[in-house]
Parts: sequence; structure tokens; C-alpha cells
Amino acid sequence: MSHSWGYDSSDGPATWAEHYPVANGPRQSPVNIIPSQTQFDSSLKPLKLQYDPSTSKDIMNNGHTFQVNFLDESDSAILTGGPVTGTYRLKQFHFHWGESDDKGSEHTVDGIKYPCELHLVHWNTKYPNFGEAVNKPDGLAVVGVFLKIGSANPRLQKVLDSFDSIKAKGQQTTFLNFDPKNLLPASLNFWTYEGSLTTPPLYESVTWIVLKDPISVSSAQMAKFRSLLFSSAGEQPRCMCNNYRPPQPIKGRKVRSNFK
Ligand SMILES: NS(=O)(=O)c1c(F)c(F)c(S(=O)(=O)CCO)c(N[C@H]2CCc3ccccc32)c1F
Ligand SMILES: [Zn+2]
Repeated sequence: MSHSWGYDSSDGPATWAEHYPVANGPRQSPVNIIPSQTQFDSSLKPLKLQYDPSTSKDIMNNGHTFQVNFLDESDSAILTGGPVTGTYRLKQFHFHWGESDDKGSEHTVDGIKYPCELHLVHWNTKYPNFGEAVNKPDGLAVVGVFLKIGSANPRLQKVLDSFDSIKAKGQQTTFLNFDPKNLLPASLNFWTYEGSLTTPPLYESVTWIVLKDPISVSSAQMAKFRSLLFSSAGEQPRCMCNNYRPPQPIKGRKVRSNFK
């Protein structure tokens, strides 16, 4: 039975090392990206994301964030190129956000926090399934996209419209024909480094691919994210927000970029 964890002072990131000692490991995520200290790597290939929208399945509140799950029995939503070799399949995407617009992202850039960060979680098809890949050093590739306060983003609307059906922990609803490519910025310029899951079990199995350019979200749309609950129906309602881990020590790792 895995130990319960959260984002409060009693069960949040500062306590995770008690049950997940890898929390103090050599390749933990997220990190603060300092562009002046990143290294342009001309050998990095362009990032290729090919998502068949018919593979989206459902959207659920898992008590930590909400996630959109994808069918991953075939190569219909895949990541290739960039820093990875081989083919990685999209498993799910989820977000992290703050209680106010001045914080919420997990990665930071020159110490700047964005109000929200999207993560698209992919697993390496050299392994038979996600469960086998999740704890291997080359098991996962997660694409991170920053959200910046600006004009309302119409491409988030279908996600936001589902929130009334997944308000509480454990609730889920069908979520068909959603193309996650619509949540990406025009440019796929990225930073990449070797890291970990940012939630328990914190496995050091993630090749992080953090896009440089943010997508927009309005303050009103961010308020809707905060209408979700960490708590189950019938429990004392607890606002789902501040579900982000702060940056972890870089411990000598190089962050590379595919752009100058
Ligand atoms: N920021 S992140 O990309 O490291 C990351 C999360 F932040 C996060 F919250 C989740 S989760 O599934 O919503 C809850 C904890 O597993 C996952 N989910 C992954 C990790 C474990 C697991 C097991 C089954 C399905 C998805 C996942 C995740 F990869
Ligand atoms: Zn995440």
C-alpha cells in the first residue's frame, strides 16, 4: 500500500523524503532553469509529437491534480526525436498550479514562477507497458509547457468545461477526441535534462523536455482550476491548488537547449 502524500505542510514536499528517500537523490525534479547556464546542443533533433486525437479516453480528479488519460496500446500518440532515442507513447497529461497567479509552476526560469505548468507524460516503448517503464532510467519523457497570464485560451475550454464533473477526488468522465497538440505553443524550442517524477514515488526515470515558450491562460481560467478539490465528495472541501513541488538541487546536471 503506497504511503499517502499531499501538498500541505503535514504531508507535502518537505516531508516526502521520510517515505521516499530518493527525494534527496542526484536527479530530482523540477529544477530552476538558468538560460545563461544552459548549453546549446546542435546534435539534439527536432522534437516530434504525433498525437491522434481519437486516443483520448477520460479525464479524472486523482486527488493530486486532474489528468486526461490516453489509450496507449498502439503507437497513435507518440513522441520521437528531441533528446530521446526510440518511441515514447503518451499516457496522460496533467497540470500543476498555485492558489494565486504569482506561483504554481514546478520548473522556474531564472527563478521566475509561472501560474501553471502542463505535463505530458510519455513512456518508452522499449518496455512492455507504462508500469514497467515508470522506474527505469530511460523509462519516461515528460514535456513541460508553461502557462502565462494573458488572454483567455480557447483551447483550454473543453478541459475547463469538464471540471464540474470531476470536482472531487475520484470523479472521472469521458473525454473523447481531444488533441493535446492544441495545448502546445507555436515553437517547440526546448530545454532538456535528466530528472525525476515530481510526485511520489519520485522515480529518477524522466527525460524532461521543457518548452521555452508559454501558452496563454486568463486569470479567470486559472480561477476555474482552483474550483477543483483535493478532497472526496462529502469530505471537508479542500481547494486543489499549490500542487507543485519546488525546484530541487541541480547536483551538477547540465541543462541543454536545442536553440541558441
Ligand atoms: N509531474 S510528473 O509528470 O512527474 C507526475 C505528476 F506530477 C503526477 F501528479 C502524476 S499523477 O499520476 O497525477 C499522481 C501521482 O502519480 C504523474 N503520474 C505518473 C507517475 C506515476 C504514475 C502511475 C500511473 C500513471 C501515471 C503516473 C506524474 F508523472
Ligand atoms: Zn507533473
